[in-house]
Amino acid sequence: MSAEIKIEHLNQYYGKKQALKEVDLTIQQGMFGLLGRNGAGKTTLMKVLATLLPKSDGRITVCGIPVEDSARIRKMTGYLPQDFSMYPNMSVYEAMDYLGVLSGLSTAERRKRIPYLLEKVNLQNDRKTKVKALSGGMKRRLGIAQAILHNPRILIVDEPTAGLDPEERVRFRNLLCEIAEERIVILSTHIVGDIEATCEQIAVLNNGEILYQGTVSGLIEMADGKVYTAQISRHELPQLKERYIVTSMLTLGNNVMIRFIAEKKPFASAESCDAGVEDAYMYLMNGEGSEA
Ligand SMILES: Nc1ncnc2c1ncn2[C@@H]1O[C@H](COP(=O)(O)OP(=O)(O)OP(=O)(O)O)[C@@H](O)[C@H]1O
Repeated sequence: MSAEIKIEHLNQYYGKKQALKEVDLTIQQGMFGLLGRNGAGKTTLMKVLATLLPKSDGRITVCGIPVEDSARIRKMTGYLPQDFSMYPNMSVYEAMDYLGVLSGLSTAERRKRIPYLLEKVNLQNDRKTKVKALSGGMKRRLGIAQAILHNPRILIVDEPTAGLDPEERVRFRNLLCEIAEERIVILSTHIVGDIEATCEQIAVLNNGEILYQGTVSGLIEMADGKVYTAQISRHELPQLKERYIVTSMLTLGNNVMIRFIAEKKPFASAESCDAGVEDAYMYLMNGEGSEA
């Protein structure tokens, strides 16, 4: 049976604060991107799925198992939190071995699985390096190795690319894609580019509510025919920014080349262009008529 997570009418509270509102989501095998601003509710949703937060209200099943059965859910779930850190004074191998013991893996299983995983995350030459001496990207890769140590069917990673340099970011995304070939990988991010490059299915969260669920191309379609470019003079820019959502701008001497969103062609010199994920995301986040 292929893996599936089903979330129905999930409401989540911190005291009186409602962090998730009537969330309905179905997540299937492969990479699933959860996109939203800071504070949208991404971490809360991930913690509930990883059974680190008891759900307040609603229904969640993971491969048919209710999320309340935390022992079984944890056996099939790996989690890499946003602020991951572990045993700084141990070597990479020692840290993995120790976690393997805690996960109940036998000596023989650890001897086989740890070198395999270190190779997978490209840390095979750093097995003796102290965890505290690893770069940010290497630490994240070690984080992935520890999260899949017990070979879970589901991997949940919370904002894993924040602070990584572009090369490491690409390497990390590729690693997640590889892992997702045989698992569900849920990736949360506020970086639109991370989603565009890796995820077929996505959900956009805003203020605890799902604004969009579907494919990346479906999201782009929403902004089709609503994206324009124009060259304007610098002094016109403040006025335009007040009226439209400007998604990028490039200064050219006294002029500015802008890319913006408008429901209809706004003025004669504006040229229509193909929408990208970032345009579509801005369009979605700023409501129907995205004229500011
Ligand atoms: N322990 C808590 N107690 C009270 N409110 C909380 C708690 N944790 C989160 N919140 C609130 O719940 C909402 C959702 O937070 P959450 O951390 O899930 O968002 P997020 O999308 O993961 O944001 P970020 O990208 O900044 O981590 C926010 O308004 C946040 O302030």
